Amino acid sequence: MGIVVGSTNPTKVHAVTRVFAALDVRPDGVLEVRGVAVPSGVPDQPLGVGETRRGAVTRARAALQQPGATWGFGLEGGVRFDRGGAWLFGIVAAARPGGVIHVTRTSELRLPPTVAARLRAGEELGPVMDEVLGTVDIKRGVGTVGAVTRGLVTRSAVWEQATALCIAPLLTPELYRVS
Ligand SMILES: O=P(O)(O)OP(=O)(O)OP(=O)(O)OC[C@H]1O[C@@H](n2cnc3c(O)ncnc32)[C@H](O)[C@@H]1O
Repeated sequence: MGIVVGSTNPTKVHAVTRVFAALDVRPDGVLEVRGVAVPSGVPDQPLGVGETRRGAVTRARAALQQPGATWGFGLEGGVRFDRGGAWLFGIVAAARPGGVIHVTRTSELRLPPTVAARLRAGEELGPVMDEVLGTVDIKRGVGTVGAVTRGLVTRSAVWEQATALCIAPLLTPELYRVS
């Protein structure tokens, strides 16, 4: 089974690895999850659900094109503006041979107002958070969610839950089959 994640971000590769390890869906006994940098086709800071979803699906399809891939995953972080604030969320897409694709949205986090204002002005969340927190590449570590929840919820944990939800129809196809 070749599981390819369309990213080298450890929070994403780790999340997909943990889901497959926990589910133990390894008919051949081998679990290999590879992270490969692929284009998302959307701006570095996707805005809104539609743009973020497109990025996730593009990454998933590109991941499935990699040699030996039987699952392609695209995980894309996005920000949306609503109710006067900015909300951080992600989309997980899983692509399988034959064109089947499943998509799930993560839970979301309200960003601090000063950060929201900078995003509205066109800045990208990662560098803004690193500047505010004095961190380096927090998006590849605990993430913004980890920083503001004192580590209770990490970025990888959020990806992990959404990845498990995303592939549920593929794990129990008998329950999802349309008769
Ligand atoms: O290497 P890739 O897969 O591109 O991972 P990424 O974290 O750079 O890219 P995403 O598409 O997941 O997220 C889009 C942008 O949103 C920002 N971002 C998303 N989640 C974040 C987090 O938890 N902390 C800081 N920045 C985050 C960051 O600036 C990203 O460039």
